[in-house]
Amino acid sequence: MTSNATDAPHRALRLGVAGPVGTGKSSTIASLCRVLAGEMSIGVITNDIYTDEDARFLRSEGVLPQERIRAVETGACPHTAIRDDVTMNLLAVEDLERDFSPLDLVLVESGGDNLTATFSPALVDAQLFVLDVAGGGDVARKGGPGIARADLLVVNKIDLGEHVDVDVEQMLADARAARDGRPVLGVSRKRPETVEALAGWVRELQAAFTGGGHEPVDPGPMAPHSHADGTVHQHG
Ligand SMILES: Nc1nc2c(ncn2[C@@H]2O[C@H](COP(=O)(O)OP(=O)(O)OP(=O)(O)O)[C@@H](O)[C@H]2O)c(=O)[nH]1
Repeated sequence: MTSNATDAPHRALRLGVAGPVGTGKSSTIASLCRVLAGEMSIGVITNDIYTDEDARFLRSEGVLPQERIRAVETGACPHTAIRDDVTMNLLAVEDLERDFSPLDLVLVESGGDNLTATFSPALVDAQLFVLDVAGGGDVARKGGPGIARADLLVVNKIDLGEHVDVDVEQMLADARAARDGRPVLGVSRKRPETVEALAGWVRELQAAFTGGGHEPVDPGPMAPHSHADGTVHQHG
């Protein structure tokens, strides 16, 4: 990459992808890689609690050279590694950036298990939060920091609306109402125009970041929550 005299950052845009289990975080990352890998240099970090399952899924999709997809195994609470102590993830991102320099975009997938996950701005420059239609039409109204204040809210699997009795337009309207004007996109990997709209949002964000015109915003801390052992805890 050529150097210049501006204040623009010289590293990749780091974009977090959070959301409850099964809403389509990995699929969203796969779709973005399919559309954008021909025009920008991309790396991916996945977070799973006990396995590298999401990284293996993405490698099997063949959307990027395998070595550009790396897994972080977070142990007990998947949120700690993206919010409180981001060291494991930062090291993984920096390794990727060093090994494939210059990267334009690093996608970081959170381990998902509830509605409250948010990334620390110390780890990512921007974040998108993924809900899905199959989780119920009222989920967007339930709020939380990711739904309300992530840089982008994706309402995924809109192709399933009629099969699960969800009015997709109403769900999108509820999502917009919960976000005070922040962007919302209805997406289905079966509808290429929606995937293109999502990729367009990332393209614009990456251009703004590279030009020094993007300000990271913290959606706020996670709400107290419990895990399988039943203990309730909270993140700073
Ligand atoms: N119909 C439909 N199914 C989808 C879509 N996107 C993802 N899926 C399916 O939803 C399921 C979960 O998708 P994943 O991408 O694994 O979701 P995830 O959020 O990464 O899941 P975890 O990592 O387990 O939290 C898979 O069976 C996908 O094939 C979509 O747009 N439409």
